[in-house]
Amino acid sequence: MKRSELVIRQLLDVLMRRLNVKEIDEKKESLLMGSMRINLNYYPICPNPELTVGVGRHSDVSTLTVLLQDDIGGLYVKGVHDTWVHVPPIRGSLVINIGDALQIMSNGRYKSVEHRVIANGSSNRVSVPIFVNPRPSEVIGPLPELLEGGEEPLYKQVLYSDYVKHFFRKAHDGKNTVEFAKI
Ligand SMILES: O=C(O)CCC(=O)C(=O)O
Ligand SMILES: [Fe+2]
Repeated sequence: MKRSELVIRQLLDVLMRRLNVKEIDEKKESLLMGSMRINLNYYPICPNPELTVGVGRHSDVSTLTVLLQDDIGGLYVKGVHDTWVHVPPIRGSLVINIGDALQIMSNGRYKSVEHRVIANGSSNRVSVPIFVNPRPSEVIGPLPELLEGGEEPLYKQVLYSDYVKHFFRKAHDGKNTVEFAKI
């Protein structure tokens, strides 16, 4: 996880520059990547994949998610016109997903991606996401650099730990979690 920090910081640098944020200082670091978590997901062979949800449709509550997947496949992202697009495993590649926290902080300019995982009838699957999150004690909202330009905020200020609690209080429900922060 430590080794991933360099690439995460470079990604955030590029993403922030488009939002008029010149540098990731200590405060921004805490807001954008103040807590990181790594998960190890194991999806055993499923005897009835057509009757099984896998991982239900959701967006991550993170700023960014960096996902390593094995060569089995099964991750789908919601594309344009509400179609599900398979994210094929490519050896040596990482999948980078935008999460809700970045949608909120960017005032909707970056959109968190809705995704799901389909159960597999013939192979076990492993995936390893790193969730890059705001520090739980941070209050997140549209960044001041955006609002200073006169942009209307679409989201209110919310304590990040409250946002996460809200996510875990319910079943996966697509992108509805983000409504919690809407004005
Ligand atoms: O297993 C995957 O490819 C994605 C898992 C996922 O969406 C999650 O852990 O939030
Ligand atoms: Fe996810």
